[in-house]
Amino acid sequence: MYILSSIQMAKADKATIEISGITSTELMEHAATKCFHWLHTRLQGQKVKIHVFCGIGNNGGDGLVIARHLHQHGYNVNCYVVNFSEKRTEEFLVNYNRLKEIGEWPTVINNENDFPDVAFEDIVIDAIFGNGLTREPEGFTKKLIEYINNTKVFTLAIDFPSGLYSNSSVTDKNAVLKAGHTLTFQTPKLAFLLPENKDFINTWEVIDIGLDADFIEGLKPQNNYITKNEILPMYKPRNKWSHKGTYGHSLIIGGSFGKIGAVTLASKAALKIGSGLVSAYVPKCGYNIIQISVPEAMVEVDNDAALEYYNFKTKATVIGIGPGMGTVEKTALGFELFIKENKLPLVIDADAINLLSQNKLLLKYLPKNTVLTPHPKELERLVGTWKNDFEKLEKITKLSQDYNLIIVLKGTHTVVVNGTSKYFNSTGNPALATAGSGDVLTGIITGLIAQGYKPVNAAIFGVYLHGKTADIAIQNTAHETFTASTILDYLPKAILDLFEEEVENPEE
Ligand SMILES: NC(=O)C1=CN([C@@H]2O[C@H](COP(=O)(O)OP(=O)(O)OC[C@H]3O[C@@H](n4cnc5c(N)ncnc54)[C@H](O)[C@@H]3O)[C@@H](O)[C@H]2O)[C@@H](O)CC1
Ligand SMILES: [K+]
Repeated sequence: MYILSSIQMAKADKATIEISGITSTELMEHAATKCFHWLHTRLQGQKVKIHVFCGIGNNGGDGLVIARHLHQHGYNVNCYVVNFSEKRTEEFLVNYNRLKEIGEWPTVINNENDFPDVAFEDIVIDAIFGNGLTREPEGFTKKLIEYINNTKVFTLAIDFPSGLYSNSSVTDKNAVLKAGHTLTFQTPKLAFLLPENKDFINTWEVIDIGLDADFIEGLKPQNNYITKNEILPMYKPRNKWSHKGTYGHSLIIGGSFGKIGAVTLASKAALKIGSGLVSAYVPKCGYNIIQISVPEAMVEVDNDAALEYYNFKTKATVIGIGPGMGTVEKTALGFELFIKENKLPLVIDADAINLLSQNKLLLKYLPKNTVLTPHPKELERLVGTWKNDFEKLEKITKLSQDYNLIIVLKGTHTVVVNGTSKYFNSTGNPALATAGSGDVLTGIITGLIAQGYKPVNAAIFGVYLHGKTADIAIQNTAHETFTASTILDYLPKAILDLFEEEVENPEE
């Protein structure tokens, strides 16, 4: 699914109106009616007090449509116009009149004295600002946003939590509405996926308003939101005549005294995702551990307690390197020689990323499409600090472009960056915040590349499946009891889920 910016959304709105012949007012009626149905399905006529705060633009227009439908369905609705400007849009005015025609006069809010009483148990619909936000809310509008936030009332934001921009950072955090749930039009918005906006965005969902798909395709959006729809076509079914050689040989390099478990997990993951063969290359102290705990894997050893020589004989298809590796001097020196000589596809994680950060001259030796899987701290060591999440994304893009790398920045909505293209993941939950979770991801991505998945697809697919295991598991287990090994246990279900039909949404 594409992620569109404000400018792209406005273009798509305009193009759809031109191409389909639908009027702007009809498009608004359609979009806002879907929002009404969302609420109506959940409230089923309950007499809870609903406050609809409308701006004077088209986001406000949506609010007026919702208020009209609520009124006509007998809800206890209060509608307000937040009068921050006289420049009402045509669609706003049409719907203002329609609301008046059914005997419902919105209350105009001109200053703080006009703020209505809002109780914790009420519901607020936020239709103050949407896609048209150009500067931070100020004056009584900002005060109103603060006032609503302070009530801690459940707030349903229409399109955007008011005050949030689609593609740039919030400058005044007090001037943004903290939405309980957001119904956003047509596509997810980049701002919803970034950790810096965690206070404003809780849950959200996309309301399909039928904007012209070909036109959107023609915009060539660079940001993508990865759901099952995007993942399924990547899946490579197995051929009847295939054999284990068809599915490649993954070599996992890593481990040090006390950290052999990381390689164990990565090796198990490479096997479990379907790599034909898996070998581990570890310090001698890890030999018995891996042989006993992963009988399917082959093991080669380096020196005693930490890697030093990297002189393995395994003829691998792809190498996953870094889990539990440590950064002691001899490991670092050997790593430098290894990177300078290696020609095989690489997945680089954990301490191997830290070693690259200590010696950035090595970046230019990495084969094209090498996958790096940093968490934010490892990324910071590599690219330095950032002012905000948008700058962070720019820095990752530059790193990816400068060295032809695929960067997997781990976190809520893990993002895979391949040059200017970004793929934000939709699966996963806090159960994955557990030791060894990253080692398993490294093994999964390595094992997918071994099977012939393009590195960028292996990264996107692997991240999706990794997150999906936790989403499935959490239906029957607690976040706390989920461990890295549980990811492996649920991998089969995560793969099978790709082929399960989605249950139809009753509101559609
Ligand atoms: N045909 C369409 O264009 C559709 C638009 N829709 C709605 O229209 C919204 C966009 O509407 P608009 O473009 O009218 O913009 P908004 O309604 O988001 O904003 C209203 C106006 O406020 C002004 N403004 C921006 N920031 C301000 C600030 N900080 N303080 C004071 N004034 C400020 C701007 O001039 C802007 O035009 C979408 O978010 C969506 O809710 C939907 O109804 C779907 C169809
Ligand atoms: K809004």
